[in-house]
Amino acid sequence: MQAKERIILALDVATREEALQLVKELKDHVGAFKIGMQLFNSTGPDIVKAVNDLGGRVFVDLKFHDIPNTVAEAGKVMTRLGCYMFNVHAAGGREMMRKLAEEVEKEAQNLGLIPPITLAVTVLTSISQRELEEDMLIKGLQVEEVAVRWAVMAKEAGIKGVVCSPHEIRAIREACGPDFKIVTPGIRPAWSEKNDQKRITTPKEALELGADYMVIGRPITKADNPKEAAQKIIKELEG
Ligand SMILES: O=c1ccn([C@@H]2O[C@H](COP(=O)(O)O)[C@@H](O)[C@H]2O)c(=O)[nH]1
Repeated sequence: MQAKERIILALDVATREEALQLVKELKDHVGAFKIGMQLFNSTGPDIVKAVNDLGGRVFVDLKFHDIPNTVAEAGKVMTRLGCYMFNVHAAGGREMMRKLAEEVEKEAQNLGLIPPITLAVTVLTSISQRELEEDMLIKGLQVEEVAVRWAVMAKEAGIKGVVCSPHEIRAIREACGPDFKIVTPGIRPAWSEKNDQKRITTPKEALELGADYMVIGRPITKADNPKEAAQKIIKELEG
């Protein structure tokens, strides 16, 4: 895979115009675009088609977390929308992920579509060990152990990959094997700001740890020259 194809640009902007401007500017410099809660909720689902029409693949990052039937129905909508990937929270449980995986495959088959890559979010990159234990009440387990256990559960349920911090890539790869997709946010080039991310690495480190894809937002979108920032990251990945 070419270095640029590994980059998924987070379109964390408020309007369709800003998003499509970034897509036009960066579609030859990244592999896909991530549409999260802000953009999806402010513009509506049509934004996925608009990005596809400009030649961009879309990762819909809405992190579904609900009862199995509700999440499976949302997964069928994602399949019909034509996204390349979408995600749910692994914390939603085994049955939720199993039903989702099954219904997405069925829906794609019935409609003759390519099924989207289903991903399970493990432990958010903004969560620290202290928050995991004191606020989320997951006591006596390291973040890495929780992420690995949830990744294994997701794989057993038929989910195709995970979203995890770069710090957990190696252990998840070892537990889930080479074909399980690993998508990692929490990517910060040495020259960029950390913002609210806690468990981070540089793009090169994430690649060496075994990431398939890396989600990068502000280091590119908030740069004075986003295209130059993307090119700089590609060079670092190739170097
Ligand atoms: O654990 C997670 C899951 C999702 N994200 C999302 O990735 C991007 C990261 O953007 P940056 O600007 O590069 O920090 C953002 O859209 C998050 O919602 C995450 O960061 N961590």
